[in-house]
Amino acid sequence: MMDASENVGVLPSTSRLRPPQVSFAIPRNAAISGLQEMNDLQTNARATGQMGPPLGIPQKRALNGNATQSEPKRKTLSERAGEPIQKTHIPSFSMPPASSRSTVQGASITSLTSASNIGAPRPTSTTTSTVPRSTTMNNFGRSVGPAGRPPMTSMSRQPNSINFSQSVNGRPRAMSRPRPGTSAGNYGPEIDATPNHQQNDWDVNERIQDLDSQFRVIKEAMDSSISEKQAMEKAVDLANSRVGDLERERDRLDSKNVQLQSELDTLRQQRQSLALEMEKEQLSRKYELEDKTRAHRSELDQLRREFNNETDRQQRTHREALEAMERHYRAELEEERAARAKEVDDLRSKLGAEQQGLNEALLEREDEIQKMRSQMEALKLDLEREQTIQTDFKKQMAHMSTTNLALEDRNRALRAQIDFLESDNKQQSDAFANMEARLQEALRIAEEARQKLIKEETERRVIFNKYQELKGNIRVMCRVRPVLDSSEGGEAKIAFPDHKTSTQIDLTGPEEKSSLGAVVRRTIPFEFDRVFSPAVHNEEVFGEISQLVQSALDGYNVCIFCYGQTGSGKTYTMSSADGMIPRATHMIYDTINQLKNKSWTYTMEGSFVEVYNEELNDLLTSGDSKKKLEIRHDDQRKQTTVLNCKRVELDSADKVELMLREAQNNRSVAATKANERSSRSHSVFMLKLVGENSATNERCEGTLNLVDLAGSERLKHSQAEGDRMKETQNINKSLACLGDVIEALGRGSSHIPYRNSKLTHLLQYSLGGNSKTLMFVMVSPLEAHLKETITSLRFATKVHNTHIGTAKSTKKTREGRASE
Ligand SMILES: Nc1ncnc2c1ncn2[C@@H]1O[C@H](COP(=O)(O)OP(=O)(O)OP(=O)(O)O)[C@@H](O)[C@H]1O
Repeated sequence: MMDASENVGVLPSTSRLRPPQVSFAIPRNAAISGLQEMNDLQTNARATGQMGPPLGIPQKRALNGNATQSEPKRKTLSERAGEPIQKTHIPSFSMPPASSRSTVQGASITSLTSASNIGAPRPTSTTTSTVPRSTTMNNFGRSVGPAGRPPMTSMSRQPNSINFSQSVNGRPRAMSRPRPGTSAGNYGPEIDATPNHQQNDWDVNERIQDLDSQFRVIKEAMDSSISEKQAMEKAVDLANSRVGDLERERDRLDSKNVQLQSELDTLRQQRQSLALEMEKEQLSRKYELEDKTRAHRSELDQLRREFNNETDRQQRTHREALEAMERHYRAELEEERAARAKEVDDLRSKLGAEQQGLNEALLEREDEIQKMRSQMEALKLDLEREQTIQTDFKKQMAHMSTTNLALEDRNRALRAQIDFLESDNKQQSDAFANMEARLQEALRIAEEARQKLIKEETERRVIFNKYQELKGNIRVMCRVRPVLDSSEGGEAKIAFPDHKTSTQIDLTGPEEKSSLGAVVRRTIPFEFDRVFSPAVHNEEVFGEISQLVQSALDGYNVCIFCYGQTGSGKTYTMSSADGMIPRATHMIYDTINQLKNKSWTYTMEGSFVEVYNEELNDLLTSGDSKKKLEIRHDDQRKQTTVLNCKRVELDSADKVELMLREAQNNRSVAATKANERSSRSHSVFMLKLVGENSATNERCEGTLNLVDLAGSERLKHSQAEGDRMKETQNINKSLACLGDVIEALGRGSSHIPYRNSKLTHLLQYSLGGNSKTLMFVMVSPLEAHLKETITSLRFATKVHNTHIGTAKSTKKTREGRASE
């Protein structure tokens, strides 16, 4: 099939479709023969290692060429006719096996040709149809005679392979060419020319037999060729119809192609027109944009010019105004300078005088201090002496009560004696008078002892107060809480170097860069009246403040407040179960009971308020029954009252606990509305103590204020908003005001800004003047809180350095005289 297509390739073709098996440009017969020949020729060619000739080359030459190349040259019959006959060498035709016949047809025909080609080789080929039958018959008749054998067909002549091929192929032949003599024709004279007639007859018969057999073979070959031809014709028909189909398909596709081409052209045109339109649009936009840019630029230039003009104008005006002002102020300055110079001179002279006065005052003060020191020493001695007197007195009292008992016994004995003496009147009345006198003496001594005791108590109070004053009316103590849990973070470096007096705390500050660029941590020392390390319990802390509680009982206003950042332990110190509030009240109960012996009776009232957002809230009233609280000051009594605030009479220790619990509950309710209320409000526990002495008619009124301040860190760190912002501002304000008040008190300023915040306004009579103040600065032990701790300690140091004037007791006689 490949060979066929190759052959077809040389033929003109208009279609690009896969060519059919047979080229249709070739006439049908030629195609069949072409296919047949190709098979044969190529089989031969492959056998000899050569390609077959191209289709246009005459078949004969190719076949002859093949024959001459592939087979040894044989002698023709005419050549062999001259040779002596050897029976065994008579060439015999043998049929190729049926299976190979069709494939090696060319070869068999060639061999047939060579076998039957007895006469001289004939130059041309003729078909049986072109050979006149009469000629053939004549030749045969001449050589064999009509009766010797069946009438010969044209095929009885020795056909050569070319003849056969050509007849089968149907290739154009030289039909008009004069037909040369047939081999039979040629053969006849040769037979006739043979001298040995008998032998010739035999040869002829043999040849005839040969020819017959050859004829049969050829016929068979012809038949098979014809049937093959018919099959090929059918194949050709099929191929033709397929070609028709394909051509129709091609036509359809061509027309479709044309249609698509035209559509493509249309689309191309549309695209071109669109591109043109777009270009036009772009150009118009560009022109528009350029116009606008130009307009904008000119507008901008105009504005710039106007602006420059305006700026110049303004500058001129300002310059003029400035110059005028400068002139004016210079004149004023000159005047002011002259006035000030005069003032300075005056002040200098005044200052000289004042300085002299101050120096004198300083000397006086020093003398005073010296005197006070000696007084203190004397007082200390007095106190010790008084204490020994008190002990002696107690001993005396005990002695006297035993004496009293003895006297009562004696009295009873004397009564018995009286009864006895009544019988002996004179003797008896003397003894009675004696006994009466002794009894009166004993009673007098007892009264004297009681009076002395009361006097002793009054003196103790005075001495105690003086002692407190000497210690200072504002005291600052520092307390460091322990680390609660390792999850709290790293511990700051805090040292307590002063083991004897426990008044110093050393803090290792944060990392800093020294002037040389090295990173260092400085140790910052702080000193206070007392420093409590984390190991110290509430009991020991209370030991330090119990004297102040005593002062409250003695009629002084006392204020103890806790200052420090959130979580530093303020609430723990103040209001925990064993904090300062419960301890103070318990101590007060104990003391009141003891004072009963000395004719003192006390009433104790407690109230608990909260300062939140510059508003006072009663922590002992819950829900809707709350009324607006108002602060009232009694300047005479130096006492503060909060109107509409619940006051609880604390006549038993249980009541204090109940009160604290109630306050905590009310604070928690508020905390649900805004978290951690305790950190953002100041709580003030106020305990009013009123004592009366039935023996001396003395009355004292003191207040103990225990204050838990809001977290101090809010002074700085806050990014709060809304309600929180307000809250933060108020905390900041009130803590700053507290600092201002303490500072003003320390300076001895005539105006103390108590009213600047609700907290200082409420504590007016417990800060400065008639008061004793103790500030606890609470410290967190954590490294994370180091900066805040330093800030708190610095604030506390400032307060510690403040000297507040001497406190005064509000003790008065019933008539209202102050007993200063
Ligand atoms: N000395 C201490 N010993 C043991 N635990 C303490 C001590 N001081 C404080 N704490 C604990 O530390 C925690 C924080 O203390 P506290 O609530 O008293 O701080 P605060 O400064 O009062 O806080 P707030 O800002 O809420 O007022 C609490 O759990 C408390 O029990």
